[in-house]
Amino acid sequence: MESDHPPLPTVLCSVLSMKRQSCEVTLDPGRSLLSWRELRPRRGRDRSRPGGVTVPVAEIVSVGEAEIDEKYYNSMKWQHMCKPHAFTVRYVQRKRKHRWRCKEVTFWCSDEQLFYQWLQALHDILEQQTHRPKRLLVYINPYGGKKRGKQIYENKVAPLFSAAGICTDVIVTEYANHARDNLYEVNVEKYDGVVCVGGDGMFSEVLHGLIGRVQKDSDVDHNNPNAQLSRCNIRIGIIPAGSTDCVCYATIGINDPETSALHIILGDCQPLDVCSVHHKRTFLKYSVSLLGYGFYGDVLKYSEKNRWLGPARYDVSGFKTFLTHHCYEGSVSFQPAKWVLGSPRDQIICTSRCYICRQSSKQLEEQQKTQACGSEHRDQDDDWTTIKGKFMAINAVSMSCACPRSPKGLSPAAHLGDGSADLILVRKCSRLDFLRHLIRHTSNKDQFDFPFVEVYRVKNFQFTPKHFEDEDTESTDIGSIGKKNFPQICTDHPSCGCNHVNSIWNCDGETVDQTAIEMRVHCQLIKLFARGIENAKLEDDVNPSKVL
Ligand SMILES: CCCCCCCCCCCCC/C=C/[C@@H](O)[C@H](COP(=O)(O)O)NC(=O)CCCCCCCCCCCCCCC
Ligand SMILES: Nc1ncnc2c1ncn2[C@@H]1O[C@H](COP(=O)(O)OP(=O)(O)O)[C@@H](O)[C@H]1O
Ligand SMILES: [Ca+2]
Repeated sequence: MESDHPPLPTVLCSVLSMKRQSCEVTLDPGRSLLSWRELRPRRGRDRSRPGGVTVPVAEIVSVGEAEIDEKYYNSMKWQHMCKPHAFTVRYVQRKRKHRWRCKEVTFWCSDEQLFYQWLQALHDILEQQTHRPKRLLVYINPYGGKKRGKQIYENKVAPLFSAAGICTDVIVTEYANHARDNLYEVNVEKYDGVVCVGGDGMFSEVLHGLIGRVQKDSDVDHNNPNAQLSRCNIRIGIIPAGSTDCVCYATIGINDPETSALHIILGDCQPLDVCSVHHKRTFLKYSVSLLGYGFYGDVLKYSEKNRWLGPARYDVSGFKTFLTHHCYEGSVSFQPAKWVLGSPRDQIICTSRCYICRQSSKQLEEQQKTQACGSEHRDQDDDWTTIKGKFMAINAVSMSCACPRSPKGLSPAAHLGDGSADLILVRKCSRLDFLRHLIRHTSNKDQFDFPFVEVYRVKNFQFTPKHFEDEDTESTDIGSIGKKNFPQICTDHPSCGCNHVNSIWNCDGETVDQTAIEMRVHCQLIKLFARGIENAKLEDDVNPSKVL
């Protein structure tokens, strides 16, 4: 009887030499594994690595003819040979704290035929990794972070891309928004991905360029806050070279350029939620990390004046903002994200191939389908919760916002692709209490466990500062622009020091011009060259473990 399955590819197994030792090297196409072990292990070696080395094909960076350095070549006394029959395999090696390094090993073959057989077999199997990018468009911000973007790309990233056979078009930006504007003009179809070298601000530029371009091409009106945005299928890679690098850190686990380059080369794919921010019916910005009013808005405002300080500007400004201790009055309304599996304080963190993200996005899709069919009434106007008060900070985050300053982030259990954002409200509190709340971002203690902190998992929210509400009810003829910056008097306690102008919104490190805004989450609108936080113990679909 004929089998429906194609014949299993044959296993290639040869004795090759590695560092002058005989090695049994096996390529198993069925299991997609390359492995090798020394045949007569040197003393001491056999005990530490009895099983040899096994590398999944998915983690091979490149395979090529070996470049033999002259000293080694001479020492082998093989000068008479015109060409060494040796090939080099580069592969990913995992280090501590999610850091990856590119390791290489060179195998020598006894004859030319065996050499070509191995090279061909390895090339063939790598060709099957069709999700890997072949052509990338790279934008470098030469002024981000410590101004080392260009150097980082040239020294740490470009050699890896070239070894992996990736073609690149590189643009070093000449002004702010150069990358964003350029993305409206270039033929993006030509590329398998866009890479940005810089911080969250640079990523935000690329994000705006790509999302904007896709909406334009598909005739979606981005000024409509309820528009169903078209997804971007072209992936974005981030080479961290900025001040906070939170998008990179929270999606890869570390802000390390070489690690990011390797994730790009392997063709990783991580879907990511994006929030749109509107004022009435005008589009303002997209956000993927922090949309913050009050404390983080003020930190940004003061830090912009000290850009020359580099990444330290945020600490200086954070200290100053902490000392000024302002609170802002207004009203926050939101709708909960009912489809999500998790909740902000369940301590279940988002990991690679996250179960919560997959299930939640599936449930959201089903909910949207039933609503579109009209079989269920639309929940446009019900289930709104409104909270009025005085706030030290209003933060909306659609991912954890983990970064080197706060390795677990602003909302440790937020999910990258569940279609929701965590809305954190820090009400007026004493300076000491606010400090206690801030310090908890640097340890494993729960930063939400305070009577003045609330957190909700939402699908959208609106914020209206106090003066805007008054304006709406009083309906004066003073234009909103003129009124926007009027000092706001704390109504309950005239002597409490709350009499200052509004804060501003910090949207992924960029300021927003309006204070009255509405935000909505768009589930998995974009994709990154990342895989989320890897942790073997957490990758169990059935029983996602707790880590915090
Ligand atoms: C006492 C120590 C308290 C440490 C609290 C740390 C909380 C850090 C949370 C960071 C969230 C980051 C969210 C990401 C935002 C970025 O998109 C965005 C843009 O990044 P880019 O410049 O790379 O383009 N970055 C930012 O807006 C910067 C936010 C950084 C905030 C730093 C706040 C430091 C606070 C220091 C308070 C010191 C009080 C000392 C009292 C004795
Ligand atoms: N060539 C350039 N000159 C000036 N500003 C630029 C240039 N390229 C990008 N930018 C802007 O620099 C800002 C900060 O960039 P980013 O890479 O995030 O650095 P950082 O993390 O230090 O803030 C972004 O708003 C971006 O639009
Ligand atoms: Ca989310």
